[in-house]
Amino acid sequence: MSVLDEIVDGVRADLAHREAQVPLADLRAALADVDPPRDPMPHLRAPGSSVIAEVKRRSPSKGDLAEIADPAALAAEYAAGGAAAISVLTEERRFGGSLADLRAVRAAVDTPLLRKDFVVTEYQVVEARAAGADLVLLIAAALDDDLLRRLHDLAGELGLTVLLEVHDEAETERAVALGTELVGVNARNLKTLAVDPDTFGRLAPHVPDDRVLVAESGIAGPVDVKRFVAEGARAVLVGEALVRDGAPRETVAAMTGIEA
Ligand SMILES: O=C(O)c1ccccc1NCC(=O)[C@H](O)[C@H](O)COP(=O)(O)O
Repeated sequence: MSVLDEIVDGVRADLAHREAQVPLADLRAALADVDPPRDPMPHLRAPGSSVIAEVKRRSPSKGDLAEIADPAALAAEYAAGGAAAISVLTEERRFGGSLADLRAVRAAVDTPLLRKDFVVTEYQVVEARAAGADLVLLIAAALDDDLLRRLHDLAGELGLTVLLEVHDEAETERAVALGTELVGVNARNLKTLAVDPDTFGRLAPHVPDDRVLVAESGIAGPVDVKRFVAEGARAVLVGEALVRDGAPRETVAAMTGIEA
């Protein structure tokens, strides 16, 4: 079984508990009390690089990364550094995140928030919106065409922006065919967990210019950002380098506004 399959199995088990506690109809009803979603696209389309800064405690590839006792405080640093969006990992078993983290960050910053998880059901999309997310990650490798379209459409109905993540040519073609505006190229191979920095440059030419490309994983600093901007990225998604960094605000600022 692949790492992705193992993660998704755990996600489904945890989800079953939450669905038993709060049925989908109740979750949908709760959306009436949630502020309208923020649109991240104007910031992501602005000239120069944008940063999607991630709240990430641990990962299958690296183990423990940072304690992050106060995710809201870290998010406030990211926002002060000029992050275009903040990614909050909500997967619990392998990444140490939670929906409580997402809610805490929502209460602390006005920056658009990405629910970063392994979303495989409509319930999780509604849950993202109910917890205050403005964007939701969909991973092409985890979804067949039919489910991907259904989740993509539901996100659109709820006003959520989709970040559709791809890893290879076939997934990129699916993302382009779906018409997704925001496409993330993840350099991390989900089978081996190895990061290949050449992945972005290989896949970017397959994506039309009207889409916004995000380079994801293994980005250590402004030199990497400049490389990906030169290859067509408008934004970078950065986790490890920021949570291990002693100065996340300054590092986000240093990665922002870089031109090709
Ligand atoms: O980070 C992992 O080890 C990982 C393993 C399996 C599936 C997904 C994984 N990471 C999710 C991400 O996409 C990253 O958190 C994100 O791109 C930031 O990466 P990094 O800057 O390298 O922390």
